[in-house]
Amino acid sequence: METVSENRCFGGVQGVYRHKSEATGTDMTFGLFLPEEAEDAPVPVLWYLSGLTCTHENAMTKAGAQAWAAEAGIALVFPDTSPRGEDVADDDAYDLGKGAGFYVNATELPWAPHFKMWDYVAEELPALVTSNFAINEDRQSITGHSMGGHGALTLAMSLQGRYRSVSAFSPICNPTASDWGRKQFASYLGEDEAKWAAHDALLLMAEKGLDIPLLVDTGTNDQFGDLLMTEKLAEAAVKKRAEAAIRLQKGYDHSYFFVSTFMEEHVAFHAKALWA
Ligand SMILES: N[C@@H](CCC(=O)N[C@@H](CSC=O)C(=O)NCC(=O)O)C(=O)O
Repeated sequence: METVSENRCFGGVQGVYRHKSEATGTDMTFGLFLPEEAEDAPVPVLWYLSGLTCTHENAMTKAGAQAWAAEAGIALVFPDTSPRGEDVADDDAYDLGKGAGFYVNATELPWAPHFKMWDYVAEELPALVTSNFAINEDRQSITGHSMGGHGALTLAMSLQGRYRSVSAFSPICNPTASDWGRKQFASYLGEDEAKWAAHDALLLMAEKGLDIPLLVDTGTNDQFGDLLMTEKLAEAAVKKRAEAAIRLQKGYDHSYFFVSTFMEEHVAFHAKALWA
């Protein structure tokens, strides 16, 4: 693993690291914020999965999470959203290919050789960060934005027991019924829609429910609101008696101005579960 950069940040260190990924068969870059407390002992960790068009850098520089994570004494991991490189397949559209891995393992060509983002964020990167940094693997929580909110929700519902809490900013809640989902799942997973269900938060909630606290915020002026289907997730969560706060925030859109506004509350929500 190579250190790309390390900067002092709110008393801790904001690092960027690059490593060879077995999952994707490419070099992968991620951001990791370690609070000051990590100098003495392993600290809890909050995963942040980013949305379409993002690299590891967008949330790291725009979400304003480090100040709150430093206050709470927790680490933050910012993975990339797809494999990168000249030999990695891509598409002209911003919502397929590079920057749009959707946190699934592609089975279809031309995507299958490198687009293994589920394995990367669920297995490979957690193993890498917990073995190389002062991170307590028994205290993990997860959040994300939009496509990354979809990833956070599906990881939390599929890997029950891994995370202590889950939250999302404007998540894609029902991708099998959305233009942010159907095209991508058909491309990455094939036309058999039965194989898509494992990556749909609404369907997972209806089937399995959720045994950890959930917080979702979505803006009422979200320009992509029709693609997100927040209300359907709320209905399913109520039916399953999930411990969920699913909130519509008046006047906010889909941008990082919205994410950064509510970041303090999300970090505090996770810190409560991570330190319990
Ligand atoms: N380029 C597209 C919209 C892209 C966009 O809004 N991306 C969001 C995530 S959307 C869902 O996953 C984002 O986080 N962008 C990066 C940022 O720094 O804001 C278009 O123009 O329609």
